[in-house]
Amino acid sequence: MAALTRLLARPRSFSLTRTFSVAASTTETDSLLRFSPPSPSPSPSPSPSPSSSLPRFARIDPDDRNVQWVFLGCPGVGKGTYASRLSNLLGVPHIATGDLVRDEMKSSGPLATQLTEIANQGKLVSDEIIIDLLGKRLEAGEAKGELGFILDGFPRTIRQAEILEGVADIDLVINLKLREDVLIEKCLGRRICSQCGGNFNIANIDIKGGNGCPGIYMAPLLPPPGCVTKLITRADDTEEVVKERLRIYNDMSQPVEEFYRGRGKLLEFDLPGGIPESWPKLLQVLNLDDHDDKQSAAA
Ligand SMILES: Nc1ncnc2c1ncn2[C@@H]1O[C@H](COP(=O)(O)OP(=O)(O)O)[C@@H](O)[C@H]1O
Repeated sequence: MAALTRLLARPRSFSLTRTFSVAASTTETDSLLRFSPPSPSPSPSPSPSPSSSLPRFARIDPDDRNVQWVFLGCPGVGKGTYASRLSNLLGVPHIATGDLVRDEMKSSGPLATQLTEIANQGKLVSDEIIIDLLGKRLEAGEAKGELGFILDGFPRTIRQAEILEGVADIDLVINLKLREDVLIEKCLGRRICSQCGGNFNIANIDIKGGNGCPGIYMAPLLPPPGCVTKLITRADDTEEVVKERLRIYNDMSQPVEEFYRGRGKLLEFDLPGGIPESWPKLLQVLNLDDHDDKQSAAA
């Protein structure tokens, strides 16, 4: 477990100050980004003592490392899309606990049936199981020399957040936001290519503004011809299950936003539209540059 420990315990080498000072001086992005200053008296909870089934984490002396970021946001908001783009840009792994759960569901392991039942109802897997899956993934990564991470879908409960806080210096928590009707449409439009694993979305969202509310346009992300006949829908992307996932998010995961807000780590980002509108704005508020993206746009 020392390997996991070392990965989790490295210092905050990424310049959080720079990020936020840029965001604060960028008027154009003010409406998109709301950096939540720490509450006047953050009340750090005592670290919970994880049950014996949880990996034993401990802090060790800091060392150089890459970013340790977390993506929060409701189902369908696009955590996977933006976490994956940032992971390519920053050279750190994108670790989505939903993917870890789905991998386990596909395996013939002892948890497969139980996890399938839980996830297909839109419920959360127990903290013990998810931390065990994440611990194994981080250990495997560290053995390969990974030096940071972008977590997507973790933490989702206060207990998970407290356990993570007890073992890692999370630099930044990006909270992606979208209105609920759009979230539901986006979840229902999600498709995956059963052959290449590519993620697509057939929803064409075009909501006109009015009554003081801005409109929003999100073009569909259509698959290439080779994937069209191989598209599948996630079993938990039905309207009933999506609504249950949103309800659970509001109950269990929204308090996690408050947890990080109180620690001054939360960066609120209201998505202004689809990827072409949102990605450059996100880079701007993070003070990052995507040369490849610029080159392909100019081509
Ligand atoms: N941190 C977590 N804690 C508990 N359950 C999780 C966690 N991450 C993923 N899961 C399980 O995996 C399912 C799929 O996760 P994910 O792909 O992140 O879904 P979503 O699209 O709702 O964000 C969840 O509904 C839940 O059952």
